[in-house]
Amino acid sequence: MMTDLKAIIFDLDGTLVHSAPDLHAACNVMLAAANRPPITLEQTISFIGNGIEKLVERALRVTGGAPSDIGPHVAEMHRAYAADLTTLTTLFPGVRGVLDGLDLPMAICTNKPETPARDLCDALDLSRYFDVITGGDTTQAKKPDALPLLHTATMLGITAQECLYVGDSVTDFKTARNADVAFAFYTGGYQPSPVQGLRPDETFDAWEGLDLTRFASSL
Ligand SMILES: O=C(O)COP(=O)(O)O
Ligand SMILES: [Mg+2]
Repeated sequence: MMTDLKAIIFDLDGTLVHSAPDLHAACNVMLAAANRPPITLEQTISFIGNGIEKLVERALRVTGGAPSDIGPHVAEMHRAYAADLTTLTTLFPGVRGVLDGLDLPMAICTNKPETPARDLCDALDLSRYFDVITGGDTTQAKKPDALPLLHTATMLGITAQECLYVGDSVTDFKTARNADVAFAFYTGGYQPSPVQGLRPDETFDAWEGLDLTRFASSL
């Protein structure tokens, strides 16, 4: 059965914004405070997508091991990231043109905590496009659980079958599948190489001139 596209929900990091350079800088402030060596931008990119706690845990693991209580390191990461949230962060080329051209309700569903997600969107003049912004701490679960995406759809007043989720990672793909939401895969983000068995409904590698509403046939 074909349903009408009523809204588009986007992932944030690696999909709309190239936020890894600021996450990388904050991560290295956190590591320095823990007397650990810095990690590279590429390592940071490979650690993004499952929330800030996972990023901290993975960074600690590769620099000497993650202690059982990473709470203080997560707190340091939050502090360092909040201090420089958008200094090095940019929109992927063409994103603003696509958002400007869409005449549909839009939302963000990210694993970044809600406060930095909102602050980042404010700082980059993105908030005005989105009716709903949910983060990794908005519901009881993080992506790839279906809950955050379904919650986002509910906040928009639509069903899972009426929206398209746009993301850059396997986590986003699994989230969409778990929530029974059509998925458009942006391959210019943080997923380093094609993943075997990943069959998104739609795939695109550049934002310029993209008409996401043509993906409505996947619904
Ligand atoms: O891992 C994070 O903190 C955020 O990543 P996401 O915006 O791609 O969900
Ligand atoms: Mg992402």
